[in-house]
Amino acid sequence: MAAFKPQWNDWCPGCGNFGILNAEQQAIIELGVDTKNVVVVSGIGCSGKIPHFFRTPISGVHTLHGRAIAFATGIKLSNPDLVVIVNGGDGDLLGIGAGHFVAAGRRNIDMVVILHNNGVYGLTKGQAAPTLKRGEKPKSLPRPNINDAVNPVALAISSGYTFVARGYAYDVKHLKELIKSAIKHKGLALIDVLQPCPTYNDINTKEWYDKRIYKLETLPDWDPVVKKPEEVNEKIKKAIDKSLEWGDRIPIGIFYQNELVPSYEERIKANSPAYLDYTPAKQLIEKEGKLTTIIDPLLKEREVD
Ligand SMILES: Cc1ncc(C[n+]2csc(CCOP(=O)(O)OP(=O)(O)O)c2C)c(N)n1
Ligand code: SF4
Ligand SMILES: [Mg+2]
Repeated sequence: MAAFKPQWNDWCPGCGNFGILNAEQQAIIELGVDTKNVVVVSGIGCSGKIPHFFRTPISGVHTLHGRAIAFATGIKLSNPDLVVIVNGGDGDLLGIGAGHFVAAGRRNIDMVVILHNNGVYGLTKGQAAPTLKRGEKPKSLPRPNINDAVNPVALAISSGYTFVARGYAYDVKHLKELIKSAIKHKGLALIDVLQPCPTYNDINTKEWYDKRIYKLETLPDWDPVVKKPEEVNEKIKKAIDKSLEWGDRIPIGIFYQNELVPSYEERIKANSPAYLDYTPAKQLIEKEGKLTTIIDPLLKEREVD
């Protein structure tokens, strides 16, 4: 089992990011995944600092604002054996990185995206993020927000994500189970995590969420898993309909899961069978000063008559 070690951290006291970090670490340890095969990729933001704060010895890549999914895609395709987890803020993934967020869904790459949804740009002092509702005025804004909000769950489902869930940063046990399910899922997973930012967002606070949140799995007839192709449309409609519920009651849990869709790795294998044997990370680059990269089988396969 991987050891925990003390770790420096500069998030504000009470920040929801602590719960996300703890849930992620516990999920990795409980799944028994070899930590040297785990790569946590982040963008820029308070959320983006997460790879530095892990106390388990994972590999971390702190990338550019909005580009974590693009880096993660390259990492996963270079070495499909890795467990790749993207962490990004709502500004990072749904503002500047929205194009990558949508494109990743169309590919269904086998990785996990964890959205730190705090309604604000925490690192840059609380400007309105794409998840902040129109008309809302957290203490960091001089006037109410005039833009409409993006619905991350609905956007992910309509982009092609095949595991879509919502968690709550202060329910670490529940979030940990969602992360474990997302890692085990074949295909691209989104977990939209409601993450209070006590420093800038005085609307969506812990007290506010605690009164409203309920778990989808407590509904007697809730079954988000697609078991046969004919069920896809019905399950998508139900999941999107549920994602619109916001106000007195806010659902968390799994909204949609469909493992019948081929992952990007499976699509590549079907299209270029040699690729997975010669992925970039598995190639020797040089031996005794001589280039040893073997791409001939790949080139042969890509030849057009
Ligand atoms: C290309 C680029 N544009 C703008 C910035 C400035 N910037 C840094 S973090 C950030 C927003 C952070 O908000 P969010 O993604 O929601 O993360 P949080 O801090 O809330 O976790 C911005 C605009 C940047 N670093 N790079
Ligand atoms: S500004 Fe908000 S999101 Fe950033 S560390 Fe502080 S509480 Fe957390
Ligand atoms: Mg944010």
